[in-house]
Formats: sequence, structure tokens, C-alpha cells
Amino acid sequence: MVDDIRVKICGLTDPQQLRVAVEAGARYAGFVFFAKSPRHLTVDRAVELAVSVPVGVAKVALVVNPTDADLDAITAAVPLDMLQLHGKESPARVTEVKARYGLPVMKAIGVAEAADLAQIDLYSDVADQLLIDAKPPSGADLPGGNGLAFDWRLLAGRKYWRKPWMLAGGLTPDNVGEAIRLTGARQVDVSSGVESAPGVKDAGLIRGFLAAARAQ
Ligand SMILES: O=C(O)c1ccccc1NCC(=O)[C@H](O)[C@H](O)COP(=O)(O)O
Repeated sequence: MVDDIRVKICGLTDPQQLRVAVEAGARYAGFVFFAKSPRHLTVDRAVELAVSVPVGVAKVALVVNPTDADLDAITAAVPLDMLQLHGKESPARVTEVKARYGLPVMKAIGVAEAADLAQIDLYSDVADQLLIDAKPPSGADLPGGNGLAFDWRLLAGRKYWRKPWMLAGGLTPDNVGEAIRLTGARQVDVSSGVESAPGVKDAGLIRGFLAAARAQ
């Protein structure tokens, strides 16, 4: 039997929308720790959300070029299953973070053109999972969560990487089916595509996204 498509809903900030995501079958809940993001959480707020996440749904902390002090504060308080490194962290830093915190690490790789795919092989040696996301436009405030897609055909025929991977970037309830068919992704991640305004998740869009992804 082929496994279900696994969905990560990223940038959850509200307990009600978190519950909707869990009830609709999300397998990962992403919490953003990045002050410039409309989805940014304080550590205290993240604790309130994380404690309500049932076993079987992975709680992911998304951080950008974090210092050890940043990660010490987050991991000491928030019950987590995974760290997502979404900045310019080197392979050595990924290795260091894994060793220091004992949590699986998902490394985000920004893709805009074929040459960017080399990063996937580089990080496959050190990360537990890879998030293959659209590269942010130059000068963007956010390194992710921009609602931008890349050309999914770049991944066609490269269904199998050495590590589990997740497709992200500009996915919506309307296009996630096509994205899965073109790339062969078995895991997908969404933020803006299930929002009614930046940082405001929408229950109907969350349910629609989960249904469309899991119908594949
Ligand atoms: O979502 C954010 O605000 C964010 C801020 C800083 C770094 C990364 C961020 N998001 C990363 C994610 O994992 C998003 O879900 C991913 O980039 C897809 O976003 P979207 O295109 O909006 O669905």
C-alpha cells in the first residue's frame, strides 16, 4: 500500500486553526520563530500551541540562522519533534545542531533553477529531511513563506533523493495535486496558500488543502 501524502501546515499561530489542521490529517505542525514574519511566535505562545498537538503530528520549530542561545531558549521550553533550518546554515552547522539538540533536522533548500539542485545532494549527507522550497526573491523580508512557486518540472524524474523530502513554495488547494503529480513528492508543506491574509490561517483552505493533497 502506498503511504498517504504527508502534509505540513506551517506558520500556525492560533489554537483553533491548529486543531483544524490536526483534525484534517496534517502530519506536521510548523511554528515560526522569525521576528519579521507575520507568523512569528514567542516561546511562551509556542508552548501553548505545542502542548495541544497530539502524538503522531510532528511539532516543527522553524528558525533562520539561529544562534545556540536562540535554540537553547526554544528547545528548553517547547516540546518539539524536529528543527527546520531555513536560513544559510552550512552543512557543518546542520551537523552541529543535530548533535547539540538531539532532534532531527530538516534543512530548507531554495530552488529557482536547475543549478540549485546541487544543494540537495550536499545537505542529503547531514540533514534528516530536506524541504525543497522556492528561493525567495532578492531583497525579500522572508526567506520562506512568500507564496511563490518554482518550476516543479525541475524535480520531475528525481523522485528519489537520499533523504525524505518535502515540496514547498506557492502550494494551494488548487495546485497541490498537479505539484504532486509532476514532482512525485510524498510530503508537501504550505503556509500562504492556506491563509486569508498574511499570517491568518483559514479553516476552509486548510481543510481544502489537506483533502486535495491526500486525494493523490
Ligand atoms: O513562513 C514564514 O513566515 C517563514 C519565515 C521565515 C522563514 C521561513 C518561513 N516559512 C518557511 C516555510 O516552511 C513555508 O511553509 C514555505 O516556505 C512555503 O511557504 P508558502 O509558499 O507561503 O506556502
